[in-house]
Amino acid sequence: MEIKPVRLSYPSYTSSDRDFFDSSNNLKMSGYNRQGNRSAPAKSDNRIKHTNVGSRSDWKPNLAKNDACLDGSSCSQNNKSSVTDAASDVKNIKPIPISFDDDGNSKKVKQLGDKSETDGDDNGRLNHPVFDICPKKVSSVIKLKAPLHVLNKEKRNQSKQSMKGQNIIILGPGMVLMKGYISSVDQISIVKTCRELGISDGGFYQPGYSGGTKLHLQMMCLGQNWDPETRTYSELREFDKSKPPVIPEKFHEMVKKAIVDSNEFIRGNAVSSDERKVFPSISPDICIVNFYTKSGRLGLHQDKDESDASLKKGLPVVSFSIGDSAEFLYGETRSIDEADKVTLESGDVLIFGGKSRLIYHGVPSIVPDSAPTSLMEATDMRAGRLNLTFRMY
Ligand SMILES: O=C(O)CCC(=O)C(=O)O
Ligand SMILES: [Fe+2]
Repeated sequence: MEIKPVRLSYPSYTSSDRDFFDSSNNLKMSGYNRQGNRSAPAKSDNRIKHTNVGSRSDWKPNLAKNDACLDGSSCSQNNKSSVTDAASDVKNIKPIPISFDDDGNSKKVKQLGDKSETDGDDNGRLNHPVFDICPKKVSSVIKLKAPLHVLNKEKRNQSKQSMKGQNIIILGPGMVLMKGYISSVDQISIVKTCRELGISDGGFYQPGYSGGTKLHLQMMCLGQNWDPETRTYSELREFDKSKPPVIPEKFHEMVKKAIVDSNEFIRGNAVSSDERKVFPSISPDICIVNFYTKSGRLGLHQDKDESDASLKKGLPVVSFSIGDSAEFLYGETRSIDEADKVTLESGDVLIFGGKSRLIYHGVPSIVPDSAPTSLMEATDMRAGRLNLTFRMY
């Protein structure tokens, strides 16, 4: 049997990342330090590779003149040539296959020649470690169901919350939060659908940058692929040439209905003329599905890679939260200190468009074990949070 060499899109280092940093945590190669070492490339030059070797565990980005980085670290546009150098340095580092531990982090190191889930298939397509959001629990311990009164209380709370117009909050002009909007039945169905899509072609993977830094989440795109490194959309996913699954019809219906219901609320409740502007309807052609484990997070950023026309019209981004709650920051600047905070719970729908279309937002932390017990029992979802953001290019 022919064994193909393992190729990976994002190199992992063969030895501990520590080797590449000196005692002050500066990168040894190419003279980079932990600041200003990566940039989101300008739209006109997607070939520029940027790398991010520093700040991997830091949440707080360097706010001065930097662009937003999704891993929560700093980016700078100032270092184009250095950035390219770093990318070619990285090419010389032998890539190794990766796998995931129960927390969603890459862990397993396999040697070249091991036939593994990361090998290419016979058509030259590249595989990647499968990330199953609902792994079957292999346990000899019999799992006890949550007590009935706990499940009943959750049910009562959810039906209270999902009563039409009950729990909708206008966070600002063009920003509406619908608490507990998605019914528990629909939450379960979304988890099951995302699980199936997530373990199939084009499913979940842990995105990263050519420098080796990875985002602290698992991601899958529906409709079109979005590449966090080049910040561009495409038909196929570059690293394994997979085609993103289509957005299920049921998701389209839910997005449409959420916009209609939020507009009805806005019409009846907005106080200022700015707030009174309703959302245009969208037929989303992109959905980014993120799965955060309890250590997951996402740096402050803007969703601004859609077409100029879409951004100009302020076509809304519609975001579904399922599972564990998330602390969600949002604000007009990239300053964490100035950002407002809201907790997004299971079943919440957040819509931001119009004046808030380019709002900075991010997820600094996940609230562990805060998901509804009934959801976890019905789906066997691993601990964490599922988030779907729908956009129209
Ligand atoms: O997880 C969230 O609530 C936000 C996700 C997000 O901002 C994104 O995918 O662009
Ligand atoms: Fe976003």
